[in-house]
Amino acid sequence: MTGNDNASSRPTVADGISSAAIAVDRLVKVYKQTRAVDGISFSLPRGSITGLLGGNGAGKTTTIAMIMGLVLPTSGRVRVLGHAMPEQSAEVLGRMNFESPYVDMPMRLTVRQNLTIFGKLYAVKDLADRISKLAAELDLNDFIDRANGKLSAGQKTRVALAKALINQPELLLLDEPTASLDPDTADWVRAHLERYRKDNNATILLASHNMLEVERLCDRVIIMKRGRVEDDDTPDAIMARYNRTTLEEVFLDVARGRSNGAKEGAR
Ligand SMILES: Nc1ncnc2c1ncn2[C@@H]1O[C@H](COP(=O)(O)OP(=O)(O)OP(=O)(O)O)[C@@H](O)[C@H]1O
Repeated sequence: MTGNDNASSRPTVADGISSAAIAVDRLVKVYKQTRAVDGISFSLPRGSITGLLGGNGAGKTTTIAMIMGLVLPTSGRVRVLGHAMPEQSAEVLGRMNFESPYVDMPMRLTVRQNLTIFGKLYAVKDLADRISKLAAELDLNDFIDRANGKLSAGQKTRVALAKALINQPELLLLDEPTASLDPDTADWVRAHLERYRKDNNATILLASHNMLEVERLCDRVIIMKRGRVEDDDTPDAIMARYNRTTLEEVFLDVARGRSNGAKEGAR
């Protein structure tokens, strides 16, 4: 083997970025006067589950929209599953999916019709089998032929989750996946997400205001404030750094500008 062969087979930083599920590099989004996202960088390994935290207007939804290729960055780069977004979105959109309880599915269509339409959009093979499997796993059978508009909030969330999993995505982006669910259903949804991640080595990025949810599910937390990354670490390391025992307390410290004092206190 020549020296050149050695050099070319050695992993580089660029390889690490291209093998990440999501790599965001100095990303900026400016809306007229608002710097919604102000130069953030992070890289999420495949199979990880990361919580994106921050107060209202911190830039979480804008970040997720740029990762999905729905919003064009003002500057910076986004790579998803090794492909540049939005330029190469056709290569990856079929391998990812998104769920938010704030995005409604057509209300007059039944659950089965909705799942069939989304399954066809993703060109899912053996779609009827896939829908049956999801209906069993997510307990949809009692209302699968009912119009979506006639479902309770909890039932709608389970249907939204089925829609998000219809193409067995490698990458799942979730915006408040358990908002407006009772504690029992929310817990059940979290357990399902954990199982899905484990069984499929899927990567999950989850924007949430529910700190207990993030503590339970996430192996990493990115805290945003005014469009910037304020902290990025494991939940335990972040709580230790702020000298706190819950992420809720850390969140309040960050929101109320007590981060520096708390960090100094922890040293
Ligand atoms: N289309 C838009 N046009 C103008 N400003 C926008 C637009 N979308 C978002 N913004 C602004 O960008 C900032 C970040 O908003 P974003 O929705 O990303 O925050 P967020 O962290 O998701 O907030 P929340 O927790 O309230 O959902 C806010 O100041 C918001 O008003």
